Amino acid sequence: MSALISASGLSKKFGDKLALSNVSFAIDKGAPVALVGPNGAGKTTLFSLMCGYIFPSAGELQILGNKPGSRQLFGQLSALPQDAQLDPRFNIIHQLTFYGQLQGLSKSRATKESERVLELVGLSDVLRQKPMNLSHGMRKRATIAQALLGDPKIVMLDEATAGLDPIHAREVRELVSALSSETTFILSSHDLSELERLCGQVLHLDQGILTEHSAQSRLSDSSHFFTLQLSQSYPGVEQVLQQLQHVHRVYKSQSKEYVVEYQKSDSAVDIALLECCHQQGWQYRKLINGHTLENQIFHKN
Ligand SMILES: Nc1ncnc2c1ncn2[C@@H]1O[C@H](COP(=O)(O)OP(=O)(O)OP(=O)(O)O)[C@@H](O)[C@H]1O
Repeated sequence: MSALISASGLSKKFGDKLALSNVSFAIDKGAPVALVGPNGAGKTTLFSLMCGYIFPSAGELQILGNKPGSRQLFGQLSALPQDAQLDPRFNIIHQLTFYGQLQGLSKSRATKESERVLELVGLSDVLRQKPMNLSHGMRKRATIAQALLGDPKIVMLDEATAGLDPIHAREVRELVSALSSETTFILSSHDLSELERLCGQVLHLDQGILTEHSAQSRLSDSSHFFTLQLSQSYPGVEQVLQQLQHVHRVYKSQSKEYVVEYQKSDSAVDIALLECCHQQGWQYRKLINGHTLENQIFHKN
């Protein structure tokens, strides 16, 4: 099966600024895809290229076998910008129906379609409310419903959970996960920990250069790494852990967090780690089987 999206040698220059440099990747139908990277990494540039808002300076980009922005993609791909806002003057169903009509649906079909997507995001009870009467999380879900109008195959969400409290952010993640059997989501975020739980494929951009990571491969290597989070700072942790049998490398990944790389063996290194914490009088907060996406990306060697 051909990829939903494929990029080959894709570059984008703004004047002298190389915003994307020779980027190649393929996205297939399936689990949500994460697009991560620091400010100015090129995420919005890549989103804009996929939407056909701007054109590449070099390379090839195909969405469902077509050039971005082509007529064949109308209704197949939708994008929700980070700062997407609802109009405060009109109720939710009114607004979505309007957008449905812009997609070419009759008023009655647009209303039905709006009801369908609002039900998908759990907002059937409030469809006649104006945005100001909804919580921040509900408003976000309403904008996601807007992106789902017309049943697109690909939905791109820019910072979908930015500014949401942990409960509403979780609601949005659960929603994306629940809808992922039908729709392929591409999510951009600065928050690696939230995306690694949700996404299979991770595209990491930094200064326009792309590297790919996979949450699945992380699971298969997980037997070689543990991530130990301590509740406070203790002196000499790396040196002590380094002495444990089968451990061949320990590094501090951030304050109070250590990655322990060990050789696979029959003995339980995790038990040895916890016993060591107990003997040393260290309180641990969490022991994670594997290493986090953040550590994969920022500590490659
Ligand atoms: N229209 C433009 N003209 C000139 N430079 C641009 C333009 N758009 C983006 N850039 C530059 O290209 C680089 C990538 O920008 P982009 O907006 O794609 O990054 P980003 O990863 O989306 O950042 P953020 O997380 O801050 O939104 C930046 O250095 C930016 O200044």
